[in-house]
Amino acid sequence: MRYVVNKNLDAPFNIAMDEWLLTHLKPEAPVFALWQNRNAVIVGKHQNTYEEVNEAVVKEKDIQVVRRVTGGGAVYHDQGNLNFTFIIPVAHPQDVDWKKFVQPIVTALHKLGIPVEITGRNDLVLDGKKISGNAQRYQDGYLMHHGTLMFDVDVETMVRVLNVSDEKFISKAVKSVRSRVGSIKQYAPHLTIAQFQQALTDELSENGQDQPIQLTQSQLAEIKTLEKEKFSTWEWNYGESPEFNYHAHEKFAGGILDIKAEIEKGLIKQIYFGGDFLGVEDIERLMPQLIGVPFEETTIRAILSENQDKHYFGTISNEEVLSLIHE
Ligand SMILES: Nc1ncnc2c1ncn2[C@@H]1O[C@H](COP(=O)(O)OC(=O)CCCC[C@@H]2CCSS2)[C@@H](O)[C@H]1O
Repeated sequence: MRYVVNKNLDAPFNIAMDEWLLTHLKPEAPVFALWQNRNAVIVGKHQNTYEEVNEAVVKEKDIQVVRRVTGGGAVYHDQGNLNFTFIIPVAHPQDVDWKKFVQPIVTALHKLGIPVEITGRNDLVLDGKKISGNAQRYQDGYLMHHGTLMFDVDVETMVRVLNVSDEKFISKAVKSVRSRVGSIKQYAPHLTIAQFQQALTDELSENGQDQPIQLTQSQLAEIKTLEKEKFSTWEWNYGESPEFNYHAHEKFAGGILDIKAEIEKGLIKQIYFGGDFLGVEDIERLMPQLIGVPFEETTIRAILSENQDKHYFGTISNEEVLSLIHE
């Protein structure tokens, strides 16, 4: 199989690349790419980003957050994770069985002594633990199938950044299916991830006989444009979240605070503060200022600071209010 070389580590570029390969490459035979992201969470097309991603951990660890064009749940990538993409011409998408498309990966892993198995879901497992999540999209005669391979991922960060209190969100968005995850490196303790990538490339490209496809400067420029105009925008990554309701409740030293909000396109459509606290000015005056504002800590923080002298929340501090909006 021929392959596309992509050494870029930026998630918005790489996710743009997958979309571009699906819509523009139009290969006559299947093609693959192996690529990596630096720390990133990639959410599914129909997910609520706020419901899937812990914003505090995103900030702390400088994690990129990108919505992809395939369905399914949210996954964490770092440089211990390797992604694969197949672009496959398909005449009859209704006959598509994902297992068939993932088979070359499974065979290559088996040859490396890694006994992965295909599950009933879209996962590959090793000793019963998930090491690969997969998703696909069909468009105009081509199928893009992509998946992860957890070679040696920082699982602690993965668990933290994908951990959000579910009970605060009410939406019809697609939820992630949390699993116990494993690591491929256990079975290949002497391999670095670069060697693992090379071994897979050799295997899939018939021992290096199939040559790489070099994208031209103008093709790369098209991908850059897609990155800039879509995959690195707040409007796509957060704003495309299906509408949701948010409820949170907390007892602080200075009183009890309740928040209820309705969010559409990532913007606050309705917000209500209640509870039990002794505000100086009437909270009703603050609420309209938050309508139409992104449901984002930085923007809300700025509005609260501008209103600092009004003491709307009495002795509940702005930081406490914000902690209820984003953990
Ligand atoms: N990197 C990675 N690989 C495999 N599984 C993961 C990973 N990160 C997290 N998880 C686990 O999967 C669930 C979510 O599973 P869920 O089944 O909900 O979602 C997926 O698997 C989607 C896979 C998308 C693959 C694309 C390929 C290139 S860009 S992203 C999460 O809660 C964790 O338990």
